[in-house]
Amino acid sequence: IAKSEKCPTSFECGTLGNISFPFTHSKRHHCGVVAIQGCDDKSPDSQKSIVLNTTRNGTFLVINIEYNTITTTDVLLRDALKSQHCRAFSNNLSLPQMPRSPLGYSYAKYNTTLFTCPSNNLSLPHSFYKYTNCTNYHIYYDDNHKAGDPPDFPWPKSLAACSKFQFALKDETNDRDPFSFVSDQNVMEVQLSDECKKCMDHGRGQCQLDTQGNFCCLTVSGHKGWILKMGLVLVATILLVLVVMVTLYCTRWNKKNPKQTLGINSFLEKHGSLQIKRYTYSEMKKVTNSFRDKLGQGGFGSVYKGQLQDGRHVAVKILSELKGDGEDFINEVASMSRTSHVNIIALLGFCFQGSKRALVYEFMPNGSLEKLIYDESSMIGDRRLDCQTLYDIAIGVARGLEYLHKGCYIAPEVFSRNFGAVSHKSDVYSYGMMVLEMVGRRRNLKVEVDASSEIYFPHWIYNRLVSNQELDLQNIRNECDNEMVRKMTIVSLWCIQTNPSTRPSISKVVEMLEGKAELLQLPPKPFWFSPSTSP
Ligand SMILES: Nc1ncnc2c1ncn2[C@@H]1O[C@H](COP(=O)(O)OP(=O)(O)OP(=O)(O)O)[C@@H](O)[C@H]1O
Repeated sequence: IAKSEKCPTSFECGTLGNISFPFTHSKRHHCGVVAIQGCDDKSPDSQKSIVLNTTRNGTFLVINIEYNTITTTDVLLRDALKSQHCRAFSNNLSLPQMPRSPLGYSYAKYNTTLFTCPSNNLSLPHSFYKYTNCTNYHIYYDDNHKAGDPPDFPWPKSLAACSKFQFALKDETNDRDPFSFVSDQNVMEVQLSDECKKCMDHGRGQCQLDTQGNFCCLTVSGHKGWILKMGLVLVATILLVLVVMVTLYCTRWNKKNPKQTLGINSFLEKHGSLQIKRYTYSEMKKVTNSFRDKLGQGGFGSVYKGQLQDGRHVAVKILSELKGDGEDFINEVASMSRTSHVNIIALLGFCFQGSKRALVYEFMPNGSLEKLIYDESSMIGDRRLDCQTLYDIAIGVARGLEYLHKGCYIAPEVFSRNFGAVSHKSDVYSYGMMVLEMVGRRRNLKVEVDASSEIYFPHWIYNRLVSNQELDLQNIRNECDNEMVRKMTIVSLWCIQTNPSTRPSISKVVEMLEGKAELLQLPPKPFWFSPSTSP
């Protein structure tokens, strides 16, 4: 291996502080994946620019560096967006191609694809938006692709004559206006190459490039290395003994102090103080009168009716499955405690004590929607669940989901490990299936006479819609009902499309439900086959 200058493990970079691999000083390109320029400028207001090996002009100021992530702002794009100039959406200002090296590569984490097209009349799926305020071209974009597109994504053929550009995205966006959702701030994550990961993991080596630009892994060897290894073994042994002692101490301490758990406290500190109350398990027992009144059973545990000291009724969900060390649970509690939306049940408190976990929700006196839509004699008080109420519920649920997907700033992967960029479209699917069941007032899979003559409701209603037949459902009593049911049906058939990218975003669902039924396009047939019941 041809030798190159040995890399320092970290370096000072002016106002950005101490920086380490995978970032490097611009004078030592061979020491990292992304090089920072201007670190030696000592003036306090100096800003750093990353050196980009790209044809794209412009200065990229570094705003923040954290672990393997760097946030930059593109000065030229910032000016164009600020002055609302359409040049912002041109090749000159699209995201730069970042350099790759044998050490790794970096990529933009939150990006979207925009198409600028000369034609106004492209036939595109429903999820595409068109922005027509630029003089020389129209801008098209697919609302489904805000989480970043794979490079080989099969875009519709009608976009072939358009130019395609990548841009960074803002967190909160107005789908209708690219000036509001395109961001001059780009968050890039560095991915290390496999050989670099191996070098750092196993050999505890240092990745760098040799003078020919080839990968090399520097490990300490020889006499010095032997002493270092012995030292490491000694330190690891001391640490192990310490960990065992601390664990033993904590177990005893937790038994004595059931309200406190070491890990949770530091976690709560990290999230700031919660707006909700923390209960002990015996308080939960008291609130629920020793779990006397069971409201129902969910996938994660049983739900009991309870009453707080101030008289308020609550629903207490006792979680049965214990997963992980509780960090996920507290993370979700912290996120949920910050949600506030008229269509989302408020979380009032929680219990986290040893292996006991519970969630305290505001009480919904009308119970589960399920009971009201499948039960023929369903009533709220003395009022039957009519078509208007079903429609209001459908819009309300969509608004609640929209708030969770976009409105409340909680990053999806923080809100729940089960939610995530991908699962937004799974939520839309579940939402569609639920609305179809509301429309049909029956489960989507209904076995008619025997198991061989089952009717898959989405099939049935889709066929009626495309052949222009009356929907003929018991919900429909007048023209107004007809309009609402048609809207709910068409929207939910869009939501249950087999291909997630064809499903609308939940914001689009709200927009479609609030618009006129005659403006809605019929979706493609959303399923290949009906799911059959298991014998
Ligand atoms: N806040 C509440 N007020 C009144 N009843 C409730 C409340 N929360 C839950 N329930 C009752 O308890 C049942 C189970 O609720 P739970 O949320 O655990 O289940 P789920 O929504 O069916 O499934 P999952 O476990 O996937 O969340 C509901 O069907 C409902 O009858």
